[in-house]
Amino acid sequence: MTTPAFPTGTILGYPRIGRRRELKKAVEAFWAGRIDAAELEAAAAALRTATRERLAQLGLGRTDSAIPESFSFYDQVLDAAVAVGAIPPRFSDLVDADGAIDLAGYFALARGEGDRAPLEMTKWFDTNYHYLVPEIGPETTFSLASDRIVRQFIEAKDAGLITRPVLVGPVTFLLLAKAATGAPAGFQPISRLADLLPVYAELLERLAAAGADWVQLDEPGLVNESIPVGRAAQLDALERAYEVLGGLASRPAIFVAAPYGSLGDAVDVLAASAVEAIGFDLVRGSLPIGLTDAARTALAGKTIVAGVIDGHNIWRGDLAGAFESAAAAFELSPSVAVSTSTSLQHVPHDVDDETKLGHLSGWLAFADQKVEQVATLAAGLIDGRPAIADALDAASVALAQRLSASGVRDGAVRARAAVLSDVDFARDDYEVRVAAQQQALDLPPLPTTTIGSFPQTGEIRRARAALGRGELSEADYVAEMRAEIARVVALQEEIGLDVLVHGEPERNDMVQYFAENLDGFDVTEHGWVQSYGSRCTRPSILWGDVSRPKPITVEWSAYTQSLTSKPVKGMLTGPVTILAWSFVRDDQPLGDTARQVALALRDEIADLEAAGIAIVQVDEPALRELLPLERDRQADYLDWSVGSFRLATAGVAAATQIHTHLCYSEFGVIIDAIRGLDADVTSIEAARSRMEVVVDLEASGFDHGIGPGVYDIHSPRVPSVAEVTELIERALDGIPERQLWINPDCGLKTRGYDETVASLRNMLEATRGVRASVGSPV
Ligand SMILES: Nc1nc2c(c(=O)[nH]1)N[C@@H](CNc1ccc(C(=O)N[C@@H](CCC(=O)N[C@@H](CCC(=O)N[C@@H](CCC(=O)O)C(=O)O)C(=O)O)C(=O)O)cc1)CN2
Ligand code: MET
Ligand SMILES: [Zn+2]
Repeated sequence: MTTPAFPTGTILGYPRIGRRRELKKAVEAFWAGRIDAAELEAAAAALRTATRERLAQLGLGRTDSAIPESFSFYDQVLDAAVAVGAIPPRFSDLVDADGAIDLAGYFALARGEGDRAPLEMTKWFDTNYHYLVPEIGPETTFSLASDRIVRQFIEAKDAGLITRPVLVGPVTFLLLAKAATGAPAGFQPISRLADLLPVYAELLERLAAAGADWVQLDEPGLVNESIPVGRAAQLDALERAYEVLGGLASRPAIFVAAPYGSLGDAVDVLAASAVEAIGFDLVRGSLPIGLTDAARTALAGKTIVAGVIDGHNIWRGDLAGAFESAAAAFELSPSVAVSTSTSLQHVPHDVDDETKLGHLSGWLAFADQKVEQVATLAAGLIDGRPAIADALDAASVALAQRLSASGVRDGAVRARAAVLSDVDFARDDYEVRVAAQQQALDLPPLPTTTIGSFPQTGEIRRARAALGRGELSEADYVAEMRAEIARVVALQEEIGLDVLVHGEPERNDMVQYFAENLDGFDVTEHGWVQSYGSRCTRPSILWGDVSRPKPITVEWSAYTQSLTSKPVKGMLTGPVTILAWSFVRDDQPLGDTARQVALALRDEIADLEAAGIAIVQVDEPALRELLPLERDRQADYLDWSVGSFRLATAGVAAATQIHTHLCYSEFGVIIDAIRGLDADVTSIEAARSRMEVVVDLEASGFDHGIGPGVYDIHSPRVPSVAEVTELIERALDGIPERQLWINPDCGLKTRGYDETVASLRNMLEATRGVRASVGSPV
């Protein structure tokens, strides 16, 4: 087989949600029954067509496989599961005679249906994207159940474009899967590789028959040291997988991409395989070092795809440096291409859609600008550096301007951060705090609370949109939000919760809201990025030193407390999460930036305390997400991340109770961090894994307050009293009663009111039952 040339410039993937969230709107309309499957398919096809045309126009070639075919209705891992027929048995009635599943069935896997729980959802590497976890057992049968990707390739071809289909690779698919319920202890999905490969083989053959020159198989699983499969087994799987796929008589040329880190010793395995191109993440990772002679020789016969344009961040950046990095790959092979470090699915579409960023615009590159950067660097690889010198110089000038712009360095902020000492990070001893808080709060055993947000209704969002358009006055907006808060307080009192919240109606997002109220940030109008499924966020841009011009949440919380005699929790987002879910300056260590945010929050907490708020929750759901994948970088991370939380919270009196909340965390991985936070009460996600965390908790000897979630808020299902009771009892098996709090898994903002009220009522009824049975006052 003669290998078709790899495009000199490409991207690993492109946002799928649409410039104006067209896909989100169509998918949600389908869920609501406002459009049917054919209409949804048509909307998706229109979006794909527009995307391909846009990418061609921005400089990717029309017929050289440079345009990736990376669309998904919900998630690329779910797509892979559905393509290979890995449908968990509880959904088997949704599968037709050919093993295929329709769109409604596809979404049922993602969102659950009736009593059937959805696939678990978890974080995708070190990003704020979430994927669905395939369930693989000894009995899973694999077959080519969906040829969607082939049809999409043909759809493009019919429009005159030869695109490059993108699939989650077979090794990563299995490494990211979990053992199906009922699988024997110790079963590892990767043990099913030999049965899975024929399906990938069939898919590759189908793509070749349809005319695909190249296929991209994403294997980021190989860069992740925290995957619970031994490295030798990972490498063995990699070798076998590409032996089989590489050896196919009829297939497209194979491009294996390894975003989110370094391939490490997997390079040798891929070098020895028949794959034609290997993609390196040269932003988070590096080119291979210490190669054997054999690997060096083998690599010289492949295309090295240099991922030099950052797929995580939105800075225009150092384009000249990126060009140097790409050119350095010529040391490995005469065939070098430039690409993005990861898919561009983590960045918004287009800076040119923004009208309010002022001088910031010139410092930024969203997906479309990154595609242009790739095209520029590719031209440089072909025609030589002088041909692109102007573009490289322009980027360098913009970068220099950014680093020296006013607001980037604020003397007062820096002076304050420079004089911190140990006392600023330490609270009173825990025992002293427990006594003072008991006296101040007088809570019952197994206190009940929620995580903060109540449903964000259409009315709330519409009011905020009207405020933004100037159709609603600030005063009317505040009055509407206060009315909502009063409703939420009355509801919680009626249900019987012990610690109340205001419900966060005034927040568009738990990070963006703070970014809008802090100096050093800017926010976008259209900079939407998919977080999971149809849910999106507009990550803020943290470009300068951070400070708090005035109190942010104090009036809202004080108003809420004025409505009730029960304690109201103040509600803040912690420094690590504010950083993790924003686009953050890259000109200083993250820890320095976190400290600035922490100091702003510290002032906010002091103001809340002075306003009579006795409990303050500081959410850190992203604590786990920023944890570096490489073990040797973890200690330093934990040091600054935990330190920033303590700096934010340690200023309060012993009687003020500090809560924190984490979700999407494998608890075992970050128990030391949680201990380090020294929060009086920590709520964590636990219901979806049916209180598995209790084992880790018990083993760890954790002795502060802890609220493992007793019901899953990610699905509209209402848990029964019996189910909640069982989870509370399970929690009590490992956690002493005096430590245990009762709360849902996470905030309620994505839920509707009906299911929320029913679920909370059941949570309270279950709690009362357990209190009675353990002999506590009801
Ligand atoms: N940043 C962030 N990351 C996170 C989370 C989080 O809460 N925030 N939670 C975890 C799970 N991820 C999530 C991400 C997004 C959402 C979410 O609910 N997103 C909303 C948008 C939230 C928002 O920004 N809302 C704005 C804008 C809402 C909007 O779409 N307005 C309409 C107009 C109003 C209408 O007609 O409905 C419009 O602009 O067109 C507001 O309320 O002001 C959505 O996709 O629908 C939930 C969870 C992990 N990562
Ligand atoms: C993703 S964690 C969410 C925490 C926030 N306080 C809420 O309840 O929505
Ligand atoms: Zn949460």
